[in-house]
Amino acid sequence: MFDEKVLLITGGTGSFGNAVLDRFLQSNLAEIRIFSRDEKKQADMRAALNCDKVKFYIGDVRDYDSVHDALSGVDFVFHAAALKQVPSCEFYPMEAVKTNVMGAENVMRAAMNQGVSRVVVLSTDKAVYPINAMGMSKAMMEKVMVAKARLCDPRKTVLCATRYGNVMASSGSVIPLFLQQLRDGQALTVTDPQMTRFLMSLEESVDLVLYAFEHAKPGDIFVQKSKASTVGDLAEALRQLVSAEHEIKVIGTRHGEKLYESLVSREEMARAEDLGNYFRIPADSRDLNYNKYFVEGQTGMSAFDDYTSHNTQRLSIEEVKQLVLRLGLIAEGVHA
Ligand SMILES: O=c1ccn([C@@H]2O[C@H](COP(=O)(O)OP(=O)(O)O[C@H]3O[C@H](CO)[C@@H](O)[C@H](O)[C@H]3O)[C@@H](O)[C@H]2O)c(=O)[nH]1
Repeated sequence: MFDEKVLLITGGTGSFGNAVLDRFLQSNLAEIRIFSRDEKKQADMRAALNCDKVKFYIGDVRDYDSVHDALSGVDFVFHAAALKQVPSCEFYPMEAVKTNVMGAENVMRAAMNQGVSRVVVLSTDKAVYPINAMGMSKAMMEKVMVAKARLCDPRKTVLCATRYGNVMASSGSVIPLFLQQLRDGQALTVTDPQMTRFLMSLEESVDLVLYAFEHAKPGDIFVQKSKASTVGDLAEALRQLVSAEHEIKVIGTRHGEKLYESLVSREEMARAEDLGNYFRIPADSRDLNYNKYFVEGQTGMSAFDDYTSHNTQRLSIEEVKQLVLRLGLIAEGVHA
């Protein structure tokens, strides 16, 4: 499928872009384009990779022309560029709109105009019943994707999305923070010990995108079933892993945070297809005919429940320890 094709990754210098490169550098892709704003990160990546197959494009998804030009001759796009920190989007919501909504729209529109055959946009569990600006902007990105997918000729361009929960140890997230606190001999700052989050590895997030890429029909959203942990258990697991006795300090919920996340809403569960490890949420294919809309509405909604980090399979402390060990951060980061 990828033979001699050209793949472009927006936000390509981030952890997702790096994980995709790890997977694809040895593949038969003709070219991988990294599209991002930060020339320093691109320079570092270019030096580390030293690979002719990888080409670097400076640009900003907010700027249509820069995306349009970079997409010339591209077959596939993984759209990972985003503002993804909850607190910063909360304080600068219009910045989230510009990057996560309008930027994503630029990517999809340019892809359609340039005849890109498949585009996967990356979303988050925070887009389901969103309460913070980051989640709201990602929910709008999903809506834009579904609406645009209706307009596309699927023989030319297929647009789809993936939605996933917290990627363990991604930059700025809680696991590296707790490890730093352990290294510095500080108390572990737990917001709410009962708060739960889906935990998935970076590898799994790449698998999900590839699965969507291969199987999507226009407008589909793919979700990977994931296990979850409480934040209290996560802190305890890290403490045990380094045999530390640091205090656990409860600091309270931050701006825009939820007690638990939902990966699939009840309304989506009613029409989702269970694929074993994944759910496929098909686009609502009803048309803009409101009479028909009301005659053919969804029935039996009460038989379904949201798929949340509170009702999914709960990881034990032992299981969290095993997952964290697999990340390979403990030996290099923390001295017991
Ligand atoms: O000092 C801290 C910081 C965080 N947490 C908790 O740890 C969990 C995870 O927090 P964090 O790693 O900051 O992730 P989230 O705020 O849940 O958001 C992450 O997960 C999203 C997907 O759901 C991504 O889109 C975001 O980029 C990413 O930061 C949450 O329950 C926090 O309340 C603490 O207990 N103490």
